[in-house]
Amino acid sequence: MASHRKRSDHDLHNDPPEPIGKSSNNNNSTSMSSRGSRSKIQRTNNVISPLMDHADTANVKEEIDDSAHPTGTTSTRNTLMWFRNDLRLQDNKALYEASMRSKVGAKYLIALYIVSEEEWKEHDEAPVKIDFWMRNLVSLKAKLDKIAIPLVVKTAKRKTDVVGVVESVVREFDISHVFWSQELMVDEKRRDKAVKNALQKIKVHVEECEDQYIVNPLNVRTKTGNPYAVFTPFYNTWCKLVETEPHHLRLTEAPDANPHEAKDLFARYFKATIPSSHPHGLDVETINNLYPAGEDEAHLRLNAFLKTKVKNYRVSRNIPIPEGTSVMSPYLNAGVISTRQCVVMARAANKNKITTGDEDIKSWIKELGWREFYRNILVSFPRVCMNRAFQLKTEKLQWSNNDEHFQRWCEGKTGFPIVDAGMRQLNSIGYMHNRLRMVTACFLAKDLLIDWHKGERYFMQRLIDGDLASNNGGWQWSASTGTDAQPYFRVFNPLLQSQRFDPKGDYIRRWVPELQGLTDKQIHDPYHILDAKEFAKLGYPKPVVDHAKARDKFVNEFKRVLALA
Ligand SMILES: Cc1cc2nc3c(=O)[nH]c(=O)nc-3n(C[C@H](O)[C@H](O)[C@H](O)COP(=O)(O)OP(=O)(O)OC[C@H]3O[C@@H](n4cnc5c(N)ncnc54)[C@H](O)[C@@H]3O)c2cc1C
Repeated sequence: MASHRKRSDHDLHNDPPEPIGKSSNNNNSTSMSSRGSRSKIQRTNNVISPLMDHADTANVKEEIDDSAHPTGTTSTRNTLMWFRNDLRLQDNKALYEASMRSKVGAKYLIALYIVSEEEWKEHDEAPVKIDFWMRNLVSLKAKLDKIAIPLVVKTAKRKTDVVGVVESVVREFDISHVFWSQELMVDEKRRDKAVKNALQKIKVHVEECEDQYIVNPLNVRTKTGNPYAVFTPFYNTWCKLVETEPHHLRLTEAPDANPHEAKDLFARYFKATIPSSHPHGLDVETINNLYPAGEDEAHLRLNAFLKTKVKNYRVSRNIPIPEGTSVMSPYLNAGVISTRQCVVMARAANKNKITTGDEDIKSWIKELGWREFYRNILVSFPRVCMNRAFQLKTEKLQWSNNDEHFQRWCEGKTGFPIVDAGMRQLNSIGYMHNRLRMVTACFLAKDLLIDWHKGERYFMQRLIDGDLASNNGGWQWSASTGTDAQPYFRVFNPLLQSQRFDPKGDYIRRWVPELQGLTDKQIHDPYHILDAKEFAKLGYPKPVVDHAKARDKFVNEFKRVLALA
């Protein structure tokens, strides 16, 4: 861990606000009356929360070096880092900035995480994803413990309680500066605004760090200054910026340790057990083995992928079995690793290039580009966060309300083996291969003519890697209502998709045990290949619709809507 680091551009030039409330704070501000004029200041620890276990530490004094502070100002109050979906130490800008702040002008860095079940429920966060967050939180705590940074875990019973919870933590720990990583979704932005307003009223400084993308979408613009709504030109511009402006790929370091006495001062928090799991109804051992928690695990996975699997990525990425992709998405979406770290590592494996060199590595980086693209859409067209179609005219599509069809899709009982295999994979392990996400989503919207919002929600409630930007982008792409969407008349034929991407039927056999005994040929379309008696013995449902007729119905409906515009 580096002990002398430069402060970044994203800096704190303001004096910390004057301490509020407590007389102990006033003592501190008195002790700092000549703060700019000396290189050593005294820290009086009795400003730490009255709720601390160690009241007897009240008069502990320690000298710290203040010479590094560029403005020469100091504060003896504490700094708070509010973790949300950025559960990592490395390359976490907000944490880095908080650490810098803490180093130059504060006493201790304190970490906060808020368990907010009502909010999670409202956002359809999947229980298996919440469980993954909790497991990663435990891993994060272990890392923070090692560097004497206490992790305070609080609960907000209601969504609206979050403001009060942050405020009370700020008061309890005598915080002068709060840092967090800016979120992109409308609801979260509103929440953060409310928290910021409340904190500013009590003169607490808030720093929201941009860290949810590599290049700020507001800087990836067309020549006329508009946001991109099509992937390829977006990606070309994005690549140019990343290649020519090195700061986009600059990684930040993990925070420095708190002074060692923090271990005693905050002993209660180091000893505390925090939620380490969340009920999800799936097989716990399977889930824990498939997605082990922790920043180290994320890096092991990334390194292993870049050493081996990436070599054939352009081909294998479309084949669901054996798994040819990285399965980094759960880690990326929980913020256990950043997209920037993934691009930096992949780029390093490609002689520091992203647009030339190894085709497979380039292709993988391009997928991360899709992640960036959909974040750009969320920021530039926030209506997609609020259930609106990207192409507004498609909101006039008349969807079918066939609940039975929807239920069969959810349960993986449509009678289309490839679709059912995808849905059962999702229902069993909270993850579905990208090819299958496209096939199942297209099937719901175009074969069953069911509103894509219902599928989007179902995915979100089940996916361990659920992410509003990518999920919404993927669904709208599949339903032809979004950006860059596939044309409405392009309707995946499930049989052809099955034969092409699962030629031997291994994926179907893995997830649809009723069909395990069928030959490679029969398995894609048992209803039409087997005779009625043989088919009945399988205990597998008949196809829920006739694909050709369903396709025509969807295309005609789309044409009708286009004619209205
Ligand atoms: C209907 C639908 C819903 C989707 N929902 C989500 C979702 O909720 N969360 C999510 O992260 N991805 C979603 N995707 C995108 C994609 O399916 C997953 O990112 C991918 O399957 C994750 O597996 P991986 O990490 O092995 O991907 P890899 O192939 O190894 O790709 C590396 C990373 O690139 C990004 N990526 C890859 N493909 C896409 C894509 N099409 N769009 C955006 N980012 C991409 C992901 O972050 C992924 O982890 C969805 C796609 C569709 C069609």
